[in-house]
Amino acid sequence: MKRFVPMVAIDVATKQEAIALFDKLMVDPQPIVKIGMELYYGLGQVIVCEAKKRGFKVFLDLKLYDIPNTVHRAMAAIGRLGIDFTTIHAAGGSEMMIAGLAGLEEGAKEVGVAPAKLLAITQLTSIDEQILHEQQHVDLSLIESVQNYAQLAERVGLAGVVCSAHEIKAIRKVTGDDFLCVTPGIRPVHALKDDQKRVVTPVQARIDGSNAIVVGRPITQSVDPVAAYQKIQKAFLNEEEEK
Ligand SMILES: O=c1ccn([C@@H]2O[C@H](COP(=O)(O)O)[C@@H](O)[C@H]2O)c(=O)[nH]1
Repeated sequence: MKRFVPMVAIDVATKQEAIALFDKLMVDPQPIVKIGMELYYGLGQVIVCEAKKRGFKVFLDLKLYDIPNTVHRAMAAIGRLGIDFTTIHAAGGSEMMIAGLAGLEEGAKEVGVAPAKLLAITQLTSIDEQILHEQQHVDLSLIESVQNYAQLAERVGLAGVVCSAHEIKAIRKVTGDDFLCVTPGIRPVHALKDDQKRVVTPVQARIDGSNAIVVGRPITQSVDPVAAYQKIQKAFLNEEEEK
């Protein structure tokens, strides 16, 4: 199965902080950098250019969720950036995902680059069964809901989903072999509790069959982000078990 290098979530507020992390993370193998809402809303395209200039593959995680026409146009703009991965909420439905995928492909074609892999957000890793049932009033179990979104996303031609590694085995039962499971909510063994609810270690994510792990604070807030990244990368890609 295809495994990507870890995706490091560069969730910082300023260009200086982001560039300092990019410069530190120019190691071998170079991680994929994930640019999310905080950085992109604050700085825009310039930060994507800074990452690409340094040779990073870019995961632009903006989690689009709007009416199909708006998503189509926004995804065309994302497609023109020539990035490698991006996201859309499966909860927006198949018509919205189809529009997003078409927009992404059109934008990429306009500038002559390969379209990014489009991943559907299933249930955020900060959601647990209690939130799902008591606040969202969803009757399905969390696993069933994630499975349903994964099937929907595959049916409309998306490359994969974002989910917790806890759900990978259930997703693999209902999707094809090439369908990607990209998994945030990664926490090394001794991590403190935070907003993430469905957490998994890098080793367990590998065992469960994750195609790519997304890791933010355990790397970016570490006193030594490069050492933290390399330890997680080795654990995930099985070069050295996590201690
Ligand atoms: O379900 C999801 C979807 C996206 N994310 C993003 O991943 C990183 C995780 O960062 P940590 O600091 O390791 O918690 C963050 O950018 C989220 O926006 C997610 O966590 N869960």
